[in-house]
Amino acid sequence: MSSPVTGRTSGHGGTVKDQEIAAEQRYVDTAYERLEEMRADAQAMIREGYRQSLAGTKGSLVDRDAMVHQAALRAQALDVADDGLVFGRLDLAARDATGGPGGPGEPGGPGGDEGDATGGGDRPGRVENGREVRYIGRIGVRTRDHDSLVIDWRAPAAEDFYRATPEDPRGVVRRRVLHSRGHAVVDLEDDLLDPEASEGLTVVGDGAFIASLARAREGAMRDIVATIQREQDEVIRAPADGTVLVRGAPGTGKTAVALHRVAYLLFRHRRRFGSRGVLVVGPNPRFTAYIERVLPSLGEGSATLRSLGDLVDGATATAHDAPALARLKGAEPMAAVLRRAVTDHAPGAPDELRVVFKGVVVRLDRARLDKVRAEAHRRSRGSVNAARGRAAELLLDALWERFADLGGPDAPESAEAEATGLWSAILAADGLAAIDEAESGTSANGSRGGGRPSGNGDGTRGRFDARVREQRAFTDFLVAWWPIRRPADVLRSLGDPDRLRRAAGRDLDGDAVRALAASWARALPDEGPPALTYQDVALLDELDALLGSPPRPSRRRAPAEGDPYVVDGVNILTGEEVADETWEPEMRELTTSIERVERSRRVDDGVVEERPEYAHIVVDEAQDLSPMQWRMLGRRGRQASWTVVEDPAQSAWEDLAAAREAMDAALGGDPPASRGRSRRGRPKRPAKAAPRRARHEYELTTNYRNSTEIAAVSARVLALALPEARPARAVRTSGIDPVVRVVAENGLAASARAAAEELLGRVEGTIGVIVPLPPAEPASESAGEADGQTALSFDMEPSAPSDVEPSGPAWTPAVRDRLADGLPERVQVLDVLEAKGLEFDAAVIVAPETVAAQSPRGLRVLYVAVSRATQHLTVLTADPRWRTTLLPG
Ligand SMILES: Nc1ncnc2c1ncn2[C@@H]1O[C@H](COP(=O)(O)OP(=O)(O)OP(=O)(O)O)[C@@H](O)[C@H]1O
Repeated sequence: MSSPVTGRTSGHGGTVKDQEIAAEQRYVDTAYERLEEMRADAQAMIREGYRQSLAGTKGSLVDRDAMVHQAALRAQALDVADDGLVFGRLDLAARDATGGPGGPGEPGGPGGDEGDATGGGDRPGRVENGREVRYIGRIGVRTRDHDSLVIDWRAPAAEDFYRATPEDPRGVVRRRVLHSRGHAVVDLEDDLLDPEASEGLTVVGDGAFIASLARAREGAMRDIVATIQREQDEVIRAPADGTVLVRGAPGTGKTAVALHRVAYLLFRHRRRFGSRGVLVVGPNPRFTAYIERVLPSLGEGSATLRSLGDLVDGATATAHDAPALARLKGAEPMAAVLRRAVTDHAPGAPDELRVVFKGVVVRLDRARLDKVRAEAHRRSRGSVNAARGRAAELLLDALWERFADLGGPDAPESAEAEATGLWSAILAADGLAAIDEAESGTSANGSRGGGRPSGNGDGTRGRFDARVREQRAFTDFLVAWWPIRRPADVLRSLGDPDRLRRAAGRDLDGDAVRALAASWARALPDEGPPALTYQDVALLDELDALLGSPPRPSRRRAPAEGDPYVVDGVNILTGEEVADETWEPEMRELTTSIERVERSRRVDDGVVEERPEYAHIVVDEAQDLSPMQWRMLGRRGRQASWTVVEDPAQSAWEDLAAAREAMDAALGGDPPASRGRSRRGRPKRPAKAAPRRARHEYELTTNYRNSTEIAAVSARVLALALPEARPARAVRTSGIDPVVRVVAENGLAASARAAAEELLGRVEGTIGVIVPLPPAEPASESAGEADGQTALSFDMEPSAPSDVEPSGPAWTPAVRDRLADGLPERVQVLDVLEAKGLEFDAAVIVAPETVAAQSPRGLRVLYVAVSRATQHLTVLTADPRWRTTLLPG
């Protein structure tokens, strides 16, 4: 922004600026008075809605609900606008002052597919000294006569406020930013964009924008609606379809811009995005807590904010995997491993099926059962849990085949009676209660569903099927052999190395199998709460997609008469509860324990939850997503448009190319749980994949967070981590030099504590103490080494002190807790991955040597850490070479 005239005495008391502030205050007061009236109108509408309900008709209740809902939304938006309602003013060149349609940025309500009275009016701004003047604010405000008092920042008429530059003034002569506290205007800052046309205009200001960047951070991100910059505005108002991909270095406003874009999309396309929902995904809960106030402060409370660790209902990540293990869990081949896992023999499933027909005992052994299971999976197009019915049919086919092999069809009809006795004996031997003979005899409806031919046509096959399906040994077997499984059950079962080895095929080597199995055995103990990692959550989601829910009943309906698969009012094939008139409480006695477990599971079963899909998904810190995490997101946005923000230079993920491929599939709408793989092992692109969606790419280039002094340090780390990358341009100089202190290895924690205490006296706002990751679990380290990647060494530029061993204490959560103990809340102690996306007034970076050496991407992780602070940066190291690495001279 330009450097305008400031602070001259006017001669009428106060400075020119004071007079300008007073004039603006009068206008702002008028806008607030009108806001108050609008509030009263909204409240009156709510009361009217309730009054209508007293009329008591059904129609009036519906009207009331709609009216009350609308009025409540409006009242909420008006409340949000109360703080800093008006923040901008544009004075347009005289030629636009006629106010006729067609002038640049003609004011209007929200465009797109939705009208909304808060758009700011369909009349132009008012005329002052022959120029059109537009006031820009958080929401649109009109007079009772529908003249525009304030234009909503998202309306087309507000665009010039953000886009006009001296090179391209777009008809704007002067742009004014009003800084307010509550209802009071406290400061102004002007930009003169077209000096030629500025006659009679006062220009004041003193760099308040830059000064505002240095304000103390309160621990929560704030909206930037008054100071959005042109390149940022282009992203915010980018097309609503396809994908908007935003790149930029730390502090360039990627997160802020993505959130303002959500507010913009919800305003301009409320019907489309409001009803089907917007999902904002961040790296961890600390981050979502940090940004959660921004959208409500813009009047948008409807977006769903989730971290990658809590996207799956019923599962919450509490830790990060060590890098080597994260790489294994996050890689695309894991999809094939999980697919094999869900098609494997379920844990505890019986190895043999025995039924009796016409006195002949028919058996299927493990080998035959495995064949049937493989066939059932091959033929089922839906999810595994839904395929129990098909499995039952294939079992009957296999049994019939065996029966035929045994010469069964030639056995005399009279043998059937003998069978009953034999059958009872078998049941007793298995410890199962006998079936109710009377019930079993009634249902000889041998024809199977789906229009399949019934056996050999003479009816014997039909009777065979009917009799077998009635047998408890068959139904009990089915329930145990093809259980309804939950994602966590399957992942827990992979804690068994033998089972995981079977599922691994050629996708994992022996060390990887051992490391992964150990990790899941730890994470999902048989007893006690799970301790899932971020990557585990994506795997649970993959499993959920594979297992799916059993077919859900749309309504309770009466069972088909004598349906043998209905046991105690529950269809055991589908899990469907059916109203069975003949059901007697005593029948409970016949329920086997397997069924009881089955049923109790069904009640709290995670798999029956619907996975929501969204109309728009925002992915922040996208550079860190693994392929498996992209698949998880892709399932939530098959029809969505996307905003993806990232900085590849900050990526902790090693195989960016594979992650890119997975991202493309997710954004392109490819069904991520695509069945099968091509011979080369890459996932098959389904024949009818959705067309590639339009992609709009943007780059943000100005660093609004770091002082130039801190930016210089982070640029040095960037040069080591990624020599070809360009740092962003920092715009604010603080005069505060970063500090690098060399301390004894065993004194790192104590020095960190002392540094935090010292900084408490220097900054008003937040302090982040950023420490290395906790040590890797032993099994995961061995996995890394097995892949030719030692967890503790990597390639580094010669100028970086690369040959040191990581130093200091093991940075466990307990060590961190001790470090934070007794310090005020504005001090946060967190590890380098938790610090992603956050910012602090002051940051203490502990043991850069350890951070850099902890993973193959360690230098990039360090780059993230050193770019968190706005004012003070203190680095504590046990290796003196880091001083010269980080500081010039
Ligand atoms: N136009 C602006 N006006 C005022 N403040 C801004 C502006 N743009 C960004 N900021 C501020 O700069 C800081 C950094 O923004 P943000 O966190 O969005 O950056 P980022 O690019 O997402 O960073 P990182 O990559 O480190 O996560 C925030 O405090 C934000 O409010």
